[in-house]
Order: sequence, then structure tokens, then C-alpha cells
Amino acid sequence: MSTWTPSSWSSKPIAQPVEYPDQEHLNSVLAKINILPPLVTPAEIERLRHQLAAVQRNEAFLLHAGDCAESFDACTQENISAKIGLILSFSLILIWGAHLPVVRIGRIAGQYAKPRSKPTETIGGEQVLNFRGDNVNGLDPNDRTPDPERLLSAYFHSAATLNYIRGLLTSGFASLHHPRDWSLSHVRSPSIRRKFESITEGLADALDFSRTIGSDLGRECSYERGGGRGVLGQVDFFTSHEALMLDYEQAMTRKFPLTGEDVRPPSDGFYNTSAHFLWVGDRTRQVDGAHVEYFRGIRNPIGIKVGPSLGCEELTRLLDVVNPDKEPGRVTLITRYGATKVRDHLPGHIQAVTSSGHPVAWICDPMHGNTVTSASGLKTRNFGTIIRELISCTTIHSECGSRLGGVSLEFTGEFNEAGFSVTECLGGSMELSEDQLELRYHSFCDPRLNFEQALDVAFIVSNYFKEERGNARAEDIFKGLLGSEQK
Ligand SMILES: O=C[C@H](O)[C@H](O)COP(=O)(O)O
Ligand SMILES: C=C(OP(=O)(O)O)C(=O)O
Ligand SMILES: [Mn+2]
Repeated sequence: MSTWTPSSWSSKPIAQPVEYPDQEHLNSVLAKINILPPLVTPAEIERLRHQLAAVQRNEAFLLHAGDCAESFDACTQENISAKIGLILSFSLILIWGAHLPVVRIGRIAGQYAKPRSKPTETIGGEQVLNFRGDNVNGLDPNDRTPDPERLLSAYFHSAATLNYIRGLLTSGFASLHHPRDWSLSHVRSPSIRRKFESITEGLADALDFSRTIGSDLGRECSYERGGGRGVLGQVDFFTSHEALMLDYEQAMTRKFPLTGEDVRPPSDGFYNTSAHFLWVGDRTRQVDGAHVEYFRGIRNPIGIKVGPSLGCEELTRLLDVVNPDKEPGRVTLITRYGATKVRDHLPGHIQAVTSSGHPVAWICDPMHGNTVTSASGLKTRNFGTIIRELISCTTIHSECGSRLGGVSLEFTGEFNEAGFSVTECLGGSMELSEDQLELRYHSFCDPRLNFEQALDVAFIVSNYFKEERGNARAEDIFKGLLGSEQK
């Protein structure tokens, strides 16, 4: 295989390209980004690798969640704390049911660029470039020309977001003594509130709880290897985005000595310092393409979106390219087939990966294969369909001697000033109907679960794990759970 450099991707064919009218302008922006400080550190990145290796050994569960597309305007105190609050609440519910530590990775602090099904769309009879995310162009149809300054703005919005997240987490926001700070006060459903309160009230009595939550993946080893954080904070939180804009990712890629006590002899590695975890999308994961070339050289743990169009042999070739040494914690496969297609593809993919001997974490994204258009023309997803893909995934994994290691969700904890959450997905315990979709549809790209719907999912998954600990069979557990939850 040819030599990898942070720019070797540029000689390969690239999917979902963005064409800038002024290349010199782009280059000067990239040169500036290249000298700005890292947003995350190699030690944090290595720490996540170790935690994801624990997910692969079924000793932890991964929650990957956040917006489909972040926007610069939504970079506010309220939005950030609402998002982190929802992720913390969700993970607390999972920990309670699964008695496992939860590794939290937000789609946050950099999730700005979007791949699209089509490069253009027609608005008011005019053909315009599609919106590709705030770091590329504007949602306003008159602002669709890609502007390199947006990449710089993305860096600073990511930095501001991450700074506030770090501040929140090191000043007690994640404290289990005040879980109500995570904004549950807005939740109208008495049943969700009751269920959440019974978990938080029971916490003090849960004898093995403190051993399993947050940072306690092993106190006896170093910070990078997943050990305790001491005074640095109470829970770990990692950031992620789809590494779509390779010019930006290259500018944020820096060479550092490899960290950790097991690195002998000392050597260097290339870290993408824009986020802890990067994933390659279902539209850009071509084995011989530019994105995979970029991904194969970075040290960060990576995600690969796996959809129905990926063949079994292609999947194992991809794994050989991005993880030739079969290193634990390096690859997370995020499956997103759609509820009606998961049974056609997942068993073959599991079989292929198992025979290849590649260590992976299997994560279910029940969102991206289940997008439909409502009668009024809005992109939406049905809660029941989302749960069906999750159930099928869990069941198929247990049939194939494998195990679901986590979930990847698009959700938001945002509330408006009157305390109402968004209305983008149908169903859930609040029974959101088609005619309510237009009330508060704020997503710039895909429909997200709102606060209540996200907690509905958390309770279903958590209760599943609780029953499973009693040795019930996957399918039977869900049959019992769904009566009241699935709408
Ligand atoms: O988030 C995923 C994709 O960017 C999104 O589903 C594409 O949406 P589109 O089909 O509207 O282009
Ligand atoms: C673009 C996305 O997903 P996929 O690549 O799986 O379509 C996404 O996760 O927002
Ligand atoms: Mn999406």
C-alpha cells in the first residue's frame, strides 16, 4: 500500500465533493486553521480507544447521539446544556438497566457538514446547490455558494461549544446529586417523569452503581488507558462528527508522540485533533476513495456507516485497510439498514466480520434507513419503525452469537421558550401525529427524536437489558416491553 500522509487522500476520487470558486481563498483559510490549537488532545483520543475496546469486549455500552446537523446559530448556552443534559439522562437510564458503564460520544462541537442525496434542489422554479451544512454554505437559497470562511467559523463554533461542555462537566453539571439540572423539568409526560425519578431516587441504594458509572472503567490504570479522572471531572464525554470535509480534517491533523505506557519504542502518530471520534458516512466509504484513504492514517477511533449497499467482501476489505493490525477499540461499525432491510443484510455482515477476525463494536443507527416523507412534504421518521430496527438488530446479534454494543441516534434536548420540544419524528409516548409535525420542525437536515421520544427509547433499551440480566430471550423481552411504549 502506498505511503500515507495527511494529504494523500487528495490523489483519490472523492465522493460528495465541495467546489470552492476561489482556491486561493480556501488555501489561506486552511493555513490559518492549521496553526490554531488542537480542540482535543491525543491523551483523550487514546482514552476513548481504550473505552471502545471495552465496548467491543461487552464491558461497556456506547451511546452516540446528537444533531443530524449542528448550526452556528444554535451554539447557545441553552442548547448546549440541553443537549448534554439529554445525553446524561439517557446514559443514566441505560446504566440503571444494563449495569454497565456507558461511553458517551456526542454528535456535537463540529457536526456541521452534510452529505446529500442530490447536489442540487429546485426552489421557486430555480435550481440551486443543496445546503451542505453551516461549514459549507447557507440554508438561505441565495447563500448556497461554498464559502471557505465558514470552515474557520466552524472551528471557532466547535471551540466555543467544547469549551462550554468542558466547563459544564467539570463544575458539577453531571453530578448525580442534581440530575434534575438536566432539564427534565420541561418533560410534560407524567409517566416519563415518574420513571426517571424512580431511577434517581433509587440511586443511593444501588450498591454496585457507583462502581459501574462514568469513569470507573478501571481505577488502577492511567488516564489514557481508561482509568479514573480524579479531579478532572465526574464523567467522560467525547465529541464526534462525520469527517466529510477532508481539507478541514487535514488542517486539524497533527503529528504527536504516541501516548500511553505500552508504546515501545517511542513513535509518532497522526491525530485528528478536531474531535475524539470521526466517522465515514454511508455515501463516502468507498474502499479506494479519498475518505477511506484519509481515515486509514489517523490514530483516532473511527466509525464506519454500514448500509444495505455495502457487500460483505467489501466490508472486510474496508476493515483490512483501516485496521490492518486488528487493533482493539479502533473500529466501530454503525449499521443503518432500515427496519425492513436489517434482516437481509446484518447476518451476512456479522458472519463476514466474525470470520475475518476483526475486532469491532456493533452499533445500531435506527434513524438513517427509516426516513420517510410526510403528507405535507417534511422528512420524518416513525418512532415505531425506529424501535423495530433496534429490536431486529438486537435479536439478530444474539442469534448470530454477536452482541449489540450501542446505539447511534439523532436527537435533541432543545426546548423553545415556552418549554416545548421539537416536533420532527412521529409517535412515541407523546403520540406525535402528522398534523403536529409543522409546529416546531427546526432540523436543518434530518428529523431528530425530541427529549421525550429520546427518553422513551432509553427506557425501552434499558428495560431490555434489565430483563436480559434475568436471562430472558431477546425477542421475548421486547414483546413484553413494547405493549405500552411502542406507538
Ligand atoms: O444525515 C444524513 C444525510 O445527510 C441526509 O440523510 C441526506 O438527506 P437528503 O436525502 O435530504 O439529501
Ligand atoms: C449522513 C449520515 O448518515 P449516513 O451516512 O448513514 O447516511 C448521518 O449520520 O447524519
Ligand atoms: Mn442525519
